[in-house]
Amino acid sequence: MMMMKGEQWSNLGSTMAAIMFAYAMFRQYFPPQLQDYIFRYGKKLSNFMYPYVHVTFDEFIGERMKKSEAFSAIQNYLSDKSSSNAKRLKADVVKDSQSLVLSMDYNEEITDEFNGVKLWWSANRTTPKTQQFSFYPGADEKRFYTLKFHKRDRQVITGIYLSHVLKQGKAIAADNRQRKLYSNGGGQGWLGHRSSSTWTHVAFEHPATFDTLAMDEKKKREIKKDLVKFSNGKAYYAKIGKAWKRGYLLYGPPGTGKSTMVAAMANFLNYDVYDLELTTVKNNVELRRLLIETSNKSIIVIEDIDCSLDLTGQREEKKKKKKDDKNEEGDPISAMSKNEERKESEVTLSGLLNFIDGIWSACGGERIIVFTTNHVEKLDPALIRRGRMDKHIEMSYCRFEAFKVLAKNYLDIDSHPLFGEIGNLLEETDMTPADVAENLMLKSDDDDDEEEEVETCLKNLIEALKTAKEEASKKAEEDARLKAEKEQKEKEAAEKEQSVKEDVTQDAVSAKEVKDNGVIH
Ligand SMILES: Nc1ncnc2c1ncn2[C@@H]1O[C@H](COP(=O)(O)OP(=O)(O)OP(=O)(O)O)[C@@H](O)[C@H]1O
Ligand SMILES: [Mg+2]
Repeated sequence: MMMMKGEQWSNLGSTMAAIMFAYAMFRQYFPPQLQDYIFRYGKKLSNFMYPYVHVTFDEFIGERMKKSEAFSAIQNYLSDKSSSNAKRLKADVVKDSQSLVLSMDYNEEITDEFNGVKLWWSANRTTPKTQQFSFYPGADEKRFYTLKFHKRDRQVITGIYLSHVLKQGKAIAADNRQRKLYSNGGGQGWLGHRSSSTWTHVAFEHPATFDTLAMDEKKKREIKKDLVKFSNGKAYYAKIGKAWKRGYLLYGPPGTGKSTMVAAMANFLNYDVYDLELTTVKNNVELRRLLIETSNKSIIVIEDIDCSLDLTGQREEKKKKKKDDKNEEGDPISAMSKNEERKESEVTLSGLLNFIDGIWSACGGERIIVFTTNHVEKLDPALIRRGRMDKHIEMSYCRFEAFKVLAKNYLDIDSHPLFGEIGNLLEETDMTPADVAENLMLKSDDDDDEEEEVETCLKNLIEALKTAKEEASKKAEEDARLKAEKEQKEKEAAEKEQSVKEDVTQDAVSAKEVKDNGVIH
């Protein structure tokens, strides 16, 4: 910095004194009206000379002091910029007290650029001059952001920049938000009663992703593509006049990764998960209420749908009931008791179908419905027809391709001399990814003998596969033997029946001859 000499100091002092003297004269000799007039025009003149526009965004708006969405969006947008731009930052805790977010400190200014236009943001706060007692620290403090830009850029800023900030801010909020896992079984109602008709939630922290999911790569890519298309499909669904939702049916034996797939889907799309326990839902009305309460961007999952409801034989049962009712038309008491029984019957297939494609199911939007089952063949075809369950995904036994994903996840290896043998065995043996994964868990944390441990794991897996193969072939032999035995028994029974029939016919012929001729041969 340049140093001022003694002479310069004395010049500055006399200039200041002259200004102060002129101001005092102005206040003393000019009438107040004239002073006002001069001030007003002075301000206008300075506004004319000052080329910047300032826009303020308050934290709370309206008479009811509602938190401004724009303020929150700007806060998120700037927190991203300020952690790399601003010199003074303040740290806030977000995400359920788990991580820190840095944002610019008060009176700090950061510069942003958009389409070649430069602009400045600052965070500000004002505290009222009169100190009032408040239970909440900072409750009467007013926080706001100020945006400054050149007046020639007004069009760009108000036209596209601000909506860009809001959009970005909301997207950052969605990324930062702690996702939730909701469940309806045995929660607490708001009066403290146990209730299954309300959702309770915990933080959703399942670590599964599509990268850790062991399944055919091609199938995985196809599912991811389908999910992306769905989540970007708002306009498309509106155009074709369909509610913005999609049904997935995941089927396969236990331990093939159906539940893991749901978690991977939720993590991939950044959606909440609603785990709907149908057996605790009293009736269709309650089911409808629960579903209306679900939020957008969510996956509603009903696990083991075949066990949740008697959906399978229901249609036949209904038909049978109708028949019974017809037979009982003349018996009103019996018909009434049948009706009562039906009322008690919990959620029905038609209730569930309404949930999937009833008019009200379109409230909101952007929802994925997932059913999982071990027995797809048991489900009523109406429940899983395309259009309701749009995509049927078979989760199958672990083959080599899926094994490679597990080996990478569990043992951190891409290849190994034992892979060839494992590959062959996996093609011949049905083992679930859950069982394969169990064999790939390292038993110790010791880094020194990790290589040895990896080999032990793989060898154990080979042993397990061989045992499974032997057991499967033994079972197949046993099944074949039982089948042959059954067939033999059936054949013998049929032969016996035939010979009895022949005997009876022969006896009848003989009796007729005796009757006709009175002769005994
Ligand atoms: N495809 C897979 N990829 C990665 N891990 C898997 C896979 N399948 C199963 N696992 C592992 O096995 C465990 C059980 O899997 P999961 O619960 O997803 O099976 P499921 O198909 O839902 O079984 P169930 O029919 O019994 O509900 C998971 O914790 C996971 O670690
Ligand atoms: Mg499961």
